[in-house]
Amino acid sequence: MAQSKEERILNFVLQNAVKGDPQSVVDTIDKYCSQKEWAMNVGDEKGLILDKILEETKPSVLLELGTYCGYSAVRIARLLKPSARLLTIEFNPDFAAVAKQMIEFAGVQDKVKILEGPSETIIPQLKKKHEVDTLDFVFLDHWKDRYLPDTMLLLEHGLLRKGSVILADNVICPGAPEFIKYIRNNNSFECTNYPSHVEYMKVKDAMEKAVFLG
Ligand SMILES: O=C(NCc1cccc(CNc2ccc3[nH]ncc3c2)c1)c1cc(-c2ccc(F)cc2)cc(O)c1O
Ligand SMILES: [Mg+2]
Repeated sequence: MAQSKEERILNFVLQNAVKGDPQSVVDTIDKYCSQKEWAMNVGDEKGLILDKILEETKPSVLLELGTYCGYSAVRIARLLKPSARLLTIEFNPDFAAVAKQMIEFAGVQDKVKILEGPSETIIPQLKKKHEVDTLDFVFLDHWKDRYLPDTMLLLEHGLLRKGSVILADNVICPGAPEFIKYIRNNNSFECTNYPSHVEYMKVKDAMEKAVFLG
C-alpha cells in the first residue's frame, strides 16, 4: 500500500528527530511540512502563540479536539508540569495511529491520552469515563463547523469553570464564523484575537482565545 502523507511525516520524524526530545519532533515536523509537503499542523508561527498562552495559563487538565499527526499534542505536552494531563480527541483512525506513534517517539505518552471517535460522543463521557472534573484549557483544531456545537456541549456538561481557556485555531482560514459570532457576543466569555498566518503559508489566519467567566 502506498504511504499516506501522514505516514511520510511520521517516518521523516522517526529518521530525523531525536527520540524522547519533543522539541526536536516539533522542529522536524515543521521542517518537513514547510519544505516538502504542506500539512495542517498548527505550525511554528501559531505554535509560539499557543506556547505563550499555555505558559500564562499553566493548565493541569487539557482537552484538544483534532489530534491529526500529534504535532500540537507534543507541542503542548512539552510545556506541561509533570502532573498535568492532555486528552486529545481524533475521529480519523489513520491519523490517530500516526499520532500515537508520534507522541510515543517524543516521549510524552505519560501526559497525553488519545481518545478515538467523534467529539460529540466523547465529550459527554469525559466526566464519568475519563475522570475529568473541569477543563483548564481546550484547544479547538478539528472540523471548523464543530467549534460552536462542541463549545455548547462543553458548557452543557459542566466541563468549563471560571477561568477555563478555549483557544481556537483557524478562525480566519478556513474560518469558524458561527463560533466567532457566538463567542464574541456572549458576555460569559472574554475574547482575544491573535492575528497570524496559515501554517507554512503567507495566507492570513488567526487564533481566538475565549476565557470563560463562569
Ligand atoms: O480543517 C482543518 N482541520 C480539521 C480537520 C480536517 C480534516 C480532517 C480532520 C479529521 N479530524 C477530526 C475530525 C472531526 C473531529 N471531531 N472530533 C475530533 C475530530 C477530529 C480534521 C484545517 C484546515 C486548514 C487549511 C486547509 C486548507 C487550506 F487551504 C488552508 C488551511 C488548516 C488547519 O490548521 C486546519 O486545522
Ligand atoms: Mg488548524
